Amino acid sequence: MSLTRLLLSHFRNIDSADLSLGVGANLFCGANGSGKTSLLEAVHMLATGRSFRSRQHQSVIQRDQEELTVFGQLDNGFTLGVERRRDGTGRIRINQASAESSSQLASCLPLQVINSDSFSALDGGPGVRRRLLDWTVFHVEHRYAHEWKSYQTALRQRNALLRRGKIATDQLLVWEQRMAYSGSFVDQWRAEVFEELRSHLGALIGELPESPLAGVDMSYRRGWRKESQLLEALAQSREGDLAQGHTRIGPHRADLRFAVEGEVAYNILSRGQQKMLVCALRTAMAELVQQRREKPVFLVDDLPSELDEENQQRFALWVSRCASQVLVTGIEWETTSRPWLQLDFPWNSPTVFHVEHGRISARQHPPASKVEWSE
Ligand SMILES: Nc1ncnc2c1ncn2[C@@H]1O[C@H](COP(=O)(O)OP(=O)(O)OP(=O)(O)O)[C@@H](O)[C@H]1O
Repeated sequence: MSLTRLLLSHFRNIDSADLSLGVGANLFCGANGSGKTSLLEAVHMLATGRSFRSRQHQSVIQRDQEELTVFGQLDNGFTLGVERRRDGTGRIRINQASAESSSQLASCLPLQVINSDSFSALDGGPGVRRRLLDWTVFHVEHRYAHEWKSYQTALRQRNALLRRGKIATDQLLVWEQRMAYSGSFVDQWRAEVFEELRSHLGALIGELPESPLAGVDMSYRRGWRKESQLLEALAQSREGDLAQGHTRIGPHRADLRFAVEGEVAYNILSRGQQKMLVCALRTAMAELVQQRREKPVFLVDDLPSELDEENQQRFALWVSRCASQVLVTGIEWETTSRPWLQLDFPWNSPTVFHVEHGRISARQHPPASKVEWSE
């Protein structure tokens, strides 16, 4: 899947833009504060209904404007549109028709993001890693979204009862049964996808020459004790849950753990090695989705500030194998383009845009020599 056209209005400092995107690499170069990350953020909103920088739509809408719009056309002819208004309302449209949920957008346009926030996967809370696994399961198992939503609804109801304090076991049992039903599907699909992900990750790490990452092992924690069924575990946990006012076990507490020879990976690996591990994991996720569904699109924000040249080159190669398209930002052309120019066609022939004060203009593919960007 790839984006052929992208239209924005009133998105942060981008007043309006109408861009024809290419297959392979699309490079967006410009000075600090010119609007490069905002452009990636707009694509993220198109594919998920939300920003990757802010939970509040208001901060994304251009100052002094009432609403933002993002519209995209895909290579399969689908059109996606997102509108967000300052009063908190908005609309999602797929092929001109209103869509009920943002997960419908996500299934039209599988998207992987690499930015400085992506690298909190190892040191962040379990939710960050769980969402990585869930992204993959969502795209390869079409029943996942339904069961996960159903589990979360039952969990919210159980937590509401727990917060009330003294309640009859029967009342809790209704929601526990629903949690156990949906939760065991969620866990089963996660466990299956995890095994595949682990094997893809191992193969990618194996491509890195003499890397300490070779010793990395990834494990899946399902969120409750191995030896018990979820329904039984919920019953056993009831008394403590009542005291705490929330459900302490279940698939909503699942996690991915990374270790190097028994030690927590975060304590052993250098910052650069951790970043490369995250890049390998996101590539593994994209490979799985490519195999089972279609090639995702990657958004990559300022790679040279995150990885050294050799690792940038390696990551660009990985992306070119599993993605249909990548939108890359960088300060200047030479360093931003270098990892892509060394790949095969069409990746070595990027579509190039210059970003300046929120204006985005297409450029001729500059020669590898020094390029003057100013108007
Ligand atoms: N709601 C808004 N309305 C107008 N401008 C905004 C809004 N939110 C942010 N900005 C401005 O938009 C500009 C673009 O920011 P963005 O993060 O996209 O830049 P960038 O090109 O990625 O910069 P860098 O290279 O420093 O990461 C910034 O100057 C920022 O202050």
